Amino acid sequence: MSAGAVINAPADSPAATPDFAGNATSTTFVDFNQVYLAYDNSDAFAVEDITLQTRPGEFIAIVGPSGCGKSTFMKLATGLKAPTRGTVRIDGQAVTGPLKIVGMAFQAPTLLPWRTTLENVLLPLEIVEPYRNTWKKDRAKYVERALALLKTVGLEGYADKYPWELSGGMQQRASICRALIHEPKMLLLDEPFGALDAFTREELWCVLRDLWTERKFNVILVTHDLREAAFLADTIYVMSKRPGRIVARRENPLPQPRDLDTTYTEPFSALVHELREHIGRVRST
Ligand SMILES: Nc1ncnc2c1ncn2[C@@H]1O[C@H](COP(=O)(O)OP(=O)(O)OP(=O)(O)O)[C@@H](O)[C@H]1O
Repeated sequence: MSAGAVINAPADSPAATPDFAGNATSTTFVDFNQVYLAYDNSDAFAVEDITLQTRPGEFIAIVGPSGCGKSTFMKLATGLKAPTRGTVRIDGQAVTGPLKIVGMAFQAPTLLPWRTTLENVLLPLEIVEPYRNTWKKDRAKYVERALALLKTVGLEGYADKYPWELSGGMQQRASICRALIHEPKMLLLDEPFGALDAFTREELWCVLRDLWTERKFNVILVTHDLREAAFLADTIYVMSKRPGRIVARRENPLPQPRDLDTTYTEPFSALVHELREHIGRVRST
């Protein structure tokens, strides 16, 4: 990271503190240390020298021009790709393969059309270890959990509907429930609201805000929408063009939780303008 471009220097990583049982608990959740990745052993790095740490329960957003390596960052954070150089640790553990403590949602909701909303939400528990081992025994408990989640996101009464009976926004709500059904410690969102109209998108910002405020999982949100990043995230990282580097880190000064009125305030506009200037700069260099 070039020091001159950093808006807020990363907070020093404080030492681990003991929990109530006297065990050391990590004060860092996501920990990237000088991470480089080249695909297919090529000489060209897709991302370069990525160093960042998040606090447990922090909501971060990553913004940057197309092709800068945002999805690559996600693959590294979930263990789908191993770094060519450097280390990735999540929740105090070195990442050596795909992580189970992660839920993911993408721009396309990718619900299976032959399954009802409830069956789609329950799918990860049917197929992913260790849940599938106790799936039959615990099914009633999981159905209850899925119905509670659907209610939280405003889909009460839609459990038995098929995806084609839901609007795009409703499908994305169901997809977020599916990502959270195994109560992951980390939620990764890759442009989750990119295909929705502006009103639905803002509604879903509030759905996500409420889920995160209640459950305080760790979130990495990749987005092209600077207002979305400013509305939701605690900290926003700006990436450069390929090879993707983190060129700026901005702590969001607006208190959480935010409501939509915040988006009409001067500090919110100032933050979005500041981010836009950074994006303009990385696009033109
Ligand atoms: N599987 C792959 N094999 C080879 N190169 C890849 C692969 N996936 C991504 N890349 C390259 O790595 C770079 C970063 O891609 P990535 O998808 O991470 O960017 P992104 O910021 O998520 O893009 P967008 O905003 O357009 O979705 C790009 O140059 C891309 O062509």
